[in-house]
Amino acid sequence: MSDSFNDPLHLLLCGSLWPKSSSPDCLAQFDFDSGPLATPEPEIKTEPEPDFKRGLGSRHLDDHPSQASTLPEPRPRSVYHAWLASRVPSCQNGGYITAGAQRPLTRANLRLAHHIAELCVPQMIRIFWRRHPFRAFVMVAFSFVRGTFPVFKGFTHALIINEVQSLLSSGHYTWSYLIRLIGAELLAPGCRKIVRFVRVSPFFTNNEHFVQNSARFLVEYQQMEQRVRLDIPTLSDPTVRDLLAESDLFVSSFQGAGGFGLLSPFDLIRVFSLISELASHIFVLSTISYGPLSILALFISFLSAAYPFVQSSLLPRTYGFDAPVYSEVEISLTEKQEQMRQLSLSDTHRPEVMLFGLGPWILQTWAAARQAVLGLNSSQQSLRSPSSIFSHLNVAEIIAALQNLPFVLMLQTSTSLGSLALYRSSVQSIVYTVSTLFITLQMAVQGVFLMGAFCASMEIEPFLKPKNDTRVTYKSWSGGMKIEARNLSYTYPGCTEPALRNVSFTLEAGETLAVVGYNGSGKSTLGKVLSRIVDFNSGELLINDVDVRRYEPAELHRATTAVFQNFCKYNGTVAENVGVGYIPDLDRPAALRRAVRLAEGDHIVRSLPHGINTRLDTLGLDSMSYSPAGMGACGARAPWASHGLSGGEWQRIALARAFMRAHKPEVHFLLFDEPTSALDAHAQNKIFQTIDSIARGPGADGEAPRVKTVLFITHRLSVARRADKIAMMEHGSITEFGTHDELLKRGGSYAALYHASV
Ligand SMILES: Nc1ncnc2c1ncn2[C@@H]1O[C@H](COP(=O)(O)OP(=O)(O)OP(=O)(O)O)[C@@H](O)[C@H]1O
Repeated sequence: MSDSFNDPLHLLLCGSLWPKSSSPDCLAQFDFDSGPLATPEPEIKTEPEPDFKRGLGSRHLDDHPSQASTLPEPRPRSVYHAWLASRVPSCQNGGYITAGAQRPLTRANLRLAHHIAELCVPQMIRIFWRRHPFRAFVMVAFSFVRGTFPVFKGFTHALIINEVQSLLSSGHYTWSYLIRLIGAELLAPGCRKIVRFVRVSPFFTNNEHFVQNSARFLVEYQQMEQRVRLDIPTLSDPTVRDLLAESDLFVSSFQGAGGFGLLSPFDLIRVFSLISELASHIFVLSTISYGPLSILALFISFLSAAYPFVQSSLLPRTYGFDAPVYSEVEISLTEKQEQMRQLSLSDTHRPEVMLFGLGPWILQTWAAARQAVLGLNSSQQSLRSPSSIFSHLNVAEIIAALQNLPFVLMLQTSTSLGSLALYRSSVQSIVYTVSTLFITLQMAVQGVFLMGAFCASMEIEPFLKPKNDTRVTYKSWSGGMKIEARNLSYTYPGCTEPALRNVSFTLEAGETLAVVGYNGSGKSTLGKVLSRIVDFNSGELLINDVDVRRYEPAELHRATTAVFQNFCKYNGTVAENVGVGYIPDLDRPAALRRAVRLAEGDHIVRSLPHGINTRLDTLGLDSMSYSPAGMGACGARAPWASHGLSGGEWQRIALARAFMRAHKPEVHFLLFDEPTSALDAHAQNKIFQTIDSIARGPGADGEAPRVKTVLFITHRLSVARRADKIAMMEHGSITEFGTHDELLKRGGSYAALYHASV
């Protein structure tokens, strides 16, 4: 098996969004030691390689990518590579900017943003354009037109002033002057009314909302579609997690809830308005200013109007919400602040937060980290000296005085008063528009990187997905599923000690295997590897004599049912919690009732206020519900209020979920990880009888051959002895394997454990 399977990013960007020529041939280039992206590329020599052996926290300088700014020119191979390079800070201190942090406006970052935009924007536009071409056209065209409105306004003012000027200078009250003046005065508010009407007219606003909502829906749908495809090995890679976090920010920016320093893609439409506004102001200026004196006046006007913007951008930034996070210390502070924030918001942790009185500690730790990140520590606050304030005041006063100079200069020429007013408003508008454009573009650059993350994330292929050329369709065997493990080893990402070491065994179709052993010996990990939830690092796993990596995991999952040790508690009704075990039967009450009955859970359902439609409280704290809306009059429970279950009751719900599909002919493998740990001995026996009868097929008696393979992980050796074979696990290895009697006779660890337990 190729080591390329060890890296979820080996398939990045091999998909369809980009032209194939621009996609790296990830599979061909991949090499485990150096990573999939390690083909010599001058601009990104040592990008952070996803590596299951090292988590985010264990990245060191030696695997830190070289600075993008010091490695110029050749283009990144793909959007993903450009995004990755943008996360490398320009200072050489070994950190990474945290997911979502603002990239500084460096030359290297602009180049990377340009590259990402070049690849992503046409694709994004095509996606949106294809859906509603006419509506999108109207929206963009209106934005252009809207940009010219302020200039029309300026013209009407100039007309009025000119009329007054000529009236005063001529001294003649002629009817034509008067009518033109009144007409101009009426025209100005009329024009403004038309502009306002068009701006708020239902057609344009509805059209804009429609296009925006369609775009929102599309990106959210794509985000969810991709997320449900990704498997656990892929999601456990720190680089993938960062990529997805930035991709999520991009998606949330469509809702206008992106937070500081994040530009919604819809705001980019404003750029069109700003550009057309700028163009029309420049046009107006070009019609009225001529001659060397005018040019000097123009220069001074720009200087004085631009001074406040230049001044604010030159002032040192004391704190920045969107400042890039560079150093290891800052990264750990950011992580700490986020950890504490999550803890304060988490319902799952609420009981212990209350019980151990963690509130003040959470708040204190968060505040310390947050203040440090935001630069609010008193030591970092630098008060500007009075002399520097005075120097600023002086400059500001001089600049303000200079603003009058252009008027004096312009009055020396034969310019009319209206032109002068138009001239002044145009200069100020140009400066204001340019500064808005600059800020918008600055945010847009950050938006481009987030868009890059979104586009790159769309191309992530699930790690467990087989290569196309080796893929085979899962074929069922009539008597169950044959499982053969050969020297399987597995180490969790970020760990150094393997959880599985050279595990080998054969389970024939229709056999039952009990896996027993001490805590932490690797039993659950083996269950996850066999059910293709996680991969393995070395060795071979054959299912029905075929390498498991050649199967599509979804096909294997359709042939499997399971109760995992940490099974899910869904925030929904009993019916939903059971029905998710087999979605086609989710709305079939008979199937739900049958599964609940098999799990011996019918008495639980009967005791619930709304039977199978009772909403379950996933924390089991229903009596502590703090929501007043959950209580009806006199404290009666509202119909939708949730109900808590005991640990054993939840276990029956999880069993019922597995039983929803266990009897289906396409299911050949039943996996139960401590399915009855919270059940009493009597209930436990009944459940194992049920599992045994399901494994023999519908209507078969207790002696019929099994048609499903069963694996259960248990600490109850009285249950384990019923299995055809028993695997004793110690320190990640199977140290003893055989029947109960064989292992007892052997007198090893299993025998010792068994004697200790009975
Ligand atoms: N997600 C994980 N990340 C890192 N290490 C893990 C993870 N899950 C389990 N481990 C480690 O892998 C080893 C095996 O864990 P596993 O859950 O397979 O043990 P087990 O035999 O099922 O234990 P128990 O009997 O307590 O359920 C343990 O050392 C554990 O700490």
